[in-house]
Amino acid sequence: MIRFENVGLRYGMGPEILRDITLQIPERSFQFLSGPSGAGKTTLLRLLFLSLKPTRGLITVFGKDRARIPRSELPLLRRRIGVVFQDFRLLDHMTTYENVALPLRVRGREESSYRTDVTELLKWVGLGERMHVLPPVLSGGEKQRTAIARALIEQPEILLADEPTGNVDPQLARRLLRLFIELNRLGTAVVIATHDLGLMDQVDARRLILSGGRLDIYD
Ligand SMILES: Nc1ncnc2c1ncn2[C@@H]1O[C@H](COP(=O)(O)OP(=O)(O)OP(=O)(O)O)[C@@H](O)[C@H]1O
Repeated sequence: MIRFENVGLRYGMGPEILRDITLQIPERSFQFLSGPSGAGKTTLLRLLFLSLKPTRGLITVFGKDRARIPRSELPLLRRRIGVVFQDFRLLDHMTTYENVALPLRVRGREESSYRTDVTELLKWVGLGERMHVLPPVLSGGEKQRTAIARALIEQPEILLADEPTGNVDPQLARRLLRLFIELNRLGTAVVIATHDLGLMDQVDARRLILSGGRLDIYD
C-alpha cells in the first residue's frame, strides 16, 4: 500500500536524517519500527502519513506517486491512514466520546449515524466507562486508548502508532499490543514505532531498524 524507494529526508539545510530508505508496507502486514532516540522514527512515520515530503526518492501511496498528489487530495488519502501521535493530541475541552467522534463530525456526519460506532469502539479499547470524561482527568493509558480509538474511527487501512506504550505500565502495554494484534487480524496493516525491546519480543513481526539514517529490515 505504501512503498519507498531510495527515500532521503533532510530538514531545511540540515544533515540528511533519513538516507536511501527502501521499504514496503503491504496490506494486512504488522511491523515494528525501532532504533535509537533521534534516529528518525517519527520522521519516517510523518513521511508515511504524508505530512512531510521526501527531499529525494520515490514514495508511492495506494498506487499513486506522492510527488504528483495534489494538496487537495491529501486529506482523502490520509483518511485511509490512522495515526496515534506520541503526545496524543486530544482536545481537552471535549469528552473522550467527542474526541473520538471528531473526525466524523468534521466531515459533516450526523451524530445519529455514528453514535453506535463510537460507543462500540470505545468499549473495544476498554473505555466504555470513561466516555463522558474530559482528557485532563484521564490516566496516561486512558489517553493513549482514546487516541487509538480516534485513529481507528474511520476504519483506516493502515495504523501508524508512535511509541504507543511509552507512557503505560508493562501490563497495559501488553493489553495495547493485544489490541493492535487483534486489529491486524481484522485486516488493518499496523506500524508501531517503539524503543521497547520487550514489547517487540512478544510478537513475531517484521522489524524495521533505523540507525545512522539507514534502515535495516529483519523479517
Ligand atoms: N522539524 C524538525 N526540524 C529540524 N530537525 C528536526 C525536526 N524534527 C526532527 N528533527 C531532527 O531529526 C532527527 C530525527 O528526529 P525524530 O524525532 O524523527 O527521531 P526519533 O527516532 O523519533 O526520536 P525519539 O525516539 O527520541 O522520538 C533528530 O536529530 C531531530 O532533532
